[in-house]
Order: sequence, then C-alpha cells, then structure tokens
Amino acid sequence: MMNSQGVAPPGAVEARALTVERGDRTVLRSLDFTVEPGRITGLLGPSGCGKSTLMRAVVGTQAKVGGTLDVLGLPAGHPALRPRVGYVTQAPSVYSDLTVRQNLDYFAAVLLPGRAHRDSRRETVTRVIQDVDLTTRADALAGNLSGGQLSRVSLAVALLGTPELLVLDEPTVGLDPVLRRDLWNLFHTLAADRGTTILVSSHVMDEAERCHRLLLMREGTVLAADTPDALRTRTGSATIEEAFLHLVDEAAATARKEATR
Ligand SMILES: Nc1ncnc2c1ncn2[C@@H]1O[C@H](COP(=O)(O)OP(=O)(O)OP(=O)(O)O)[C@@H](O)[C@H]1O
Repeated sequence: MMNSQGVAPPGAVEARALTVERGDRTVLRSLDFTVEPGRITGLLGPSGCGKSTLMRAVVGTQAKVGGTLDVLGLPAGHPALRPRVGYVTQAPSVYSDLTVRQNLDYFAAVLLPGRAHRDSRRETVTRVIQDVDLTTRADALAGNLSGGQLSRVSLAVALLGTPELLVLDEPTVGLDPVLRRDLWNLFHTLAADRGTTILVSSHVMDEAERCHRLLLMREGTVLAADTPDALRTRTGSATIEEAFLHLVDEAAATARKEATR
C-alpha cells in the first residue's frame, strides 16, 4: 500500500530474520514479514506452528528473540510501547471475584490513576463494556461468566488504553457463531473508525476470509503473506484452506529439491 507521496508507509510491525528459541528448539526460523497499519492481519496455521510465540515476541514478552522486530517504529518490548499495544492472551486474565465493571475499573485505575481522571475512567469503562457487548453482564462476577464472556472481558481490558496495535491470540475460540460474527464486526469497526492495527491468530481457516491480509504459518516459518484474494488466485484455490494445503505441498517439494541437490 502506498501513501500520497507514492512511498510505502512503515509497517506497524516489521520483522527481518526473526528467530525465536524456546527450550532447546528453534521455534521461529528467520521470519520476514510486515504488518500493515490500520488493517486486520490474520495469523493462521496449525496448532504448534508458532503463532503464540510470534505474538509474544511482538508484545515483548518472549525471551531469546533474534533478528530485527520493530513495533510502531520501536524495538519490540520498548517501554514506550506499553500504552500503545494491547495484548489479549488465550487464557483470560481477569479477577474472578470481581464483577466485570470492577475488573475494568481496577485496570483503568492502573492505566490512568488519580481522582482527576475519575470521570474519564468511568466513561472509558462504559465504552469498552459496550464495545464487547457485555452491558447486561456488567455487574456479574467474572467467576460466573461463560468462557466466551470471560475472553470478552479480557478484550475490554485491552481496549481501555485505546491501543494503536491490538494483538489477539485466538480470541474467538469457544464462541458461538453469532458472538464470533459480532467480535469480527468489532475488529472491523476498530480498524476502520479508530485506525487500530489488529494482529489476530486463529487456526480456523474460515476466519481468514474476514481479514484484510494473512500470514500463513507452518512449523515456525511464514509460508505466505498476502490478501485472501491474492492467495487464492496465486494458488488457483477456491478456499484459503485449499490455498494453505497447496502452499504446504509447494514448500515440501522445494525442500525435497534442495535436499537432492
Ligand atoms: N515453554 C516452552 N518451551 C519449549 N517449547 C515450547 C514452549 N512453549 C511452546 N513451545 C513449543 O513452541 C512451538 C510453538 O508453540 P506456540 O504456542 O507458539 O504455537 P501455536 O501456533 O500458538 O499453537 P496453538 O494454536 O496450539 O496455540 C510448539 O512446538 C511448542 O511445543
């Protein structure tokens, strides 16, 4: 994508030769990719391919990261990125003995402390509860919520700071089709209206169609990075699942050729 000067703007995330070691294994192998700002990028691939590890590296919580990884123009994990990046892990990170609103009040007070900000905190908390469609459950104890509702509370916490980059690790796991659709609509609203960049992982290939761009991963490598349309066209496939399988076969054939050289 070019700006009005015909120059490609810097990516929200830029990875060059990104490598991650976990234990005695290389889990991510020399990845090069760019996440475009203000767009929804889907990180797709089978279980264990390295999606969570990549997200942890982007938000700066992963050890043994090699190569270059820049986030919003700064090295991943830079302290100045803390209020600019929201991260929702697979495990909900809320207090089960507090209500939805009390959880959000607490995290809002951490982000924006002091009596002077009381009114704006209250407004923000009400906004994020509406964003994730939990207004009718605002006074319910988190411990009494369903798994899908709990993960939406975690998402609401991440939205408190109005992050420029939102990193979401499988946010739709366990949600029914209606909630999944509503959550994807919210992601599109955040990208379109607030210019939020969203990096969202999934191992459900049908969610690929909802993304502007995709990073298809397998065994610690990026097989392809492009729009869903371009990936289908390039591989002559009807679906992203078919395109993924085509790319896996192509990569295996290339590896075999190199091995016999
Ligand atoms: N603490 C750890 N020590 C060593 N290896 C690990 C550790 N955590 C994960 N791994 C390995 O790193 C690889 C990538 O794991 P990761 O959790 O990033 O995959 P994923 O694509 O997010 O999987 P899923 O979709 O199941 O969440 C896997 O092979 C996993 O076994």
